[in-house]
Amino acid sequence: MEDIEEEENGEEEVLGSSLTMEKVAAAKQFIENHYRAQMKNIQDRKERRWVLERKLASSDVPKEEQINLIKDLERKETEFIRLKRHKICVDDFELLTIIGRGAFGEVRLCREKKSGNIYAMKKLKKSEMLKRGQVEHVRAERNLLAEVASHCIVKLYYSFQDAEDLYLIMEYLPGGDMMTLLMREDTLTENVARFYIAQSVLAIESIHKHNYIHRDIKPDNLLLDKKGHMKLSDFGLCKPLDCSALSVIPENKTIDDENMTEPMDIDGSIPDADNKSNWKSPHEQLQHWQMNRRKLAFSTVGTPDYIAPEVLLKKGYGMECDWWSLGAIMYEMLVGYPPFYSDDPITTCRKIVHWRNHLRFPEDARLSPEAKDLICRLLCDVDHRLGTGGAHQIKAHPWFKDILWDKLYEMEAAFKPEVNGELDTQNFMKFDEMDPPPARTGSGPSRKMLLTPKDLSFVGYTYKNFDAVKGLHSFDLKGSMSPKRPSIDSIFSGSGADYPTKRPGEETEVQMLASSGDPMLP
Ligand SMILES: Nc1ncnc2c1ncn2[C@@H]1O[C@H](COP(=O)(O)OP(=O)(O)OP(=O)(O)O)[C@@H](O)[C@H]1O
Repeated sequence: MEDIEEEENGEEEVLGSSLTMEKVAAAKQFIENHYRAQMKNIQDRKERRWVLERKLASSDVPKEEQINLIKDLERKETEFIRLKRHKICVDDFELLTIIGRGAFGEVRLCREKKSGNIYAMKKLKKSEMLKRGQVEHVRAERNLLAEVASHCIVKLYYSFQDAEDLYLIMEYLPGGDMMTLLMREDTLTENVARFYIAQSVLAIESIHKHNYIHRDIKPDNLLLDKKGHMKLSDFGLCKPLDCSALSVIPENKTIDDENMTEPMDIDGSIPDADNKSNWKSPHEQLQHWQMNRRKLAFSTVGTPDYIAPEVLLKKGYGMECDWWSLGAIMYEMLVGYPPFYSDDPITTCRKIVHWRNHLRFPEDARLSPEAKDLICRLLCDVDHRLGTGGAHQIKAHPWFKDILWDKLYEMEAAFKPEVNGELDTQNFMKFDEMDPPPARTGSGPSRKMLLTPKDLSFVGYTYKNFDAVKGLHSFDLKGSMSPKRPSIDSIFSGSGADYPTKRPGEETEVQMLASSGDPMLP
């Protein structure tokens, strides 16, 4: 009896000490994050001042106006410090229509109560993240969005958490996603496809430049703004299927060697995995794909259709895997369904792994030879894949002959979505309110609730973007100035330049700090 008690006490001690260790580690991270964040704030502030002074120096703004603009910036900085001190929580937003649902949570339109600004709020269940080992992925998403300021990437304004959920407050892109557009249009013309594939090239290039790999690029993650320009979203929450077992099947064997079906016929008809004697025509394939598409998008495993073979095989992979995904999306845009589509995800994985036996173009798809060539040069092994040596290889492909890469985000988009007002959600599917709206708990989570081992996993999630102060206190520069005078906002967001700008040769601390962020502990 005594022995059992002693043993139990021992176990409790071990549990207690591991919890203490966890708390010590979290406290250490908190302190480190705090000081790094302080340093970063000072650096960023200096940088903003430097950018403004540089831009003013090369402009014809009169001296007096220049002084006023610098004062405006300082006032905005003060506002930003105030914003940073404010503990932001879900109660700061009015929750509106649900516009998306994923494996880990939902995305909805929301209005910031103080500023009236409209945003998209992505809410992710912490318990689901922990259960599925997605903590690192969610951190990667938050870090990438906070770090990569580019017009090709959906913009993050805030991130925060409460006891149950993580929140990302992003710009709202009302044009809908590429999946919805493709379902509506069946196929795109080569011109429209070229425009969006070219914008995707720029988006992928911009994340690669920051050493991130997306791994899960698919039409659901390509969002359109109100003008029809495309931005990449959903970073890090990839849901790879474990297909490592498929690697034991030799490459030269076809799916039928595996008692599956015959490989695709040259006319493009495709074997049906469920009914092995049935062959689907490209038209049937398209209908089938469209019927299943949404189901796949909302399922917990997601669709593997765009994932590169090396990712599925867990062989070790690099940035090239994102160019494969682009090839699969381009195929879908021009053919109507993705190249390795099958009724069940495992068969799709098999087809991807054995892509040589399954990549075919239906005759009636009528792609230009250049388009076919580009697809084949993206859907191939890593050593031969275009983009492996850098995005410039893809940009130089003849299919992009007439593309003006530097002007892509300034020119009129190839497709203009219908958007009536900032609250318009017509380009999104309708979702039911399944869960009741989150309980209103006053000014946010309590200290006790946050100090659970669960929450220690998410230390450092909070983020506030300097641009978020734009809407606060409606800092109206334009009204009070001569029409020629530029506003601070226009100076910073001018001609698509990434912000904050790095001084040549100067390594900003952003990369180093990306994994820390602002501390979020009580
Ligand atoms: N900033 C945004 N503006 C408009 N719509 C958005 C935005 N972010 C996401 N959505 C919509 O919500 C959908 C789901 O978003 P997202 O893919 O980021 O969520 P997720 O939970 O990570 O999904 P997944 O299961 O694909 O990982 C998108 O396909 C898109 O339709």
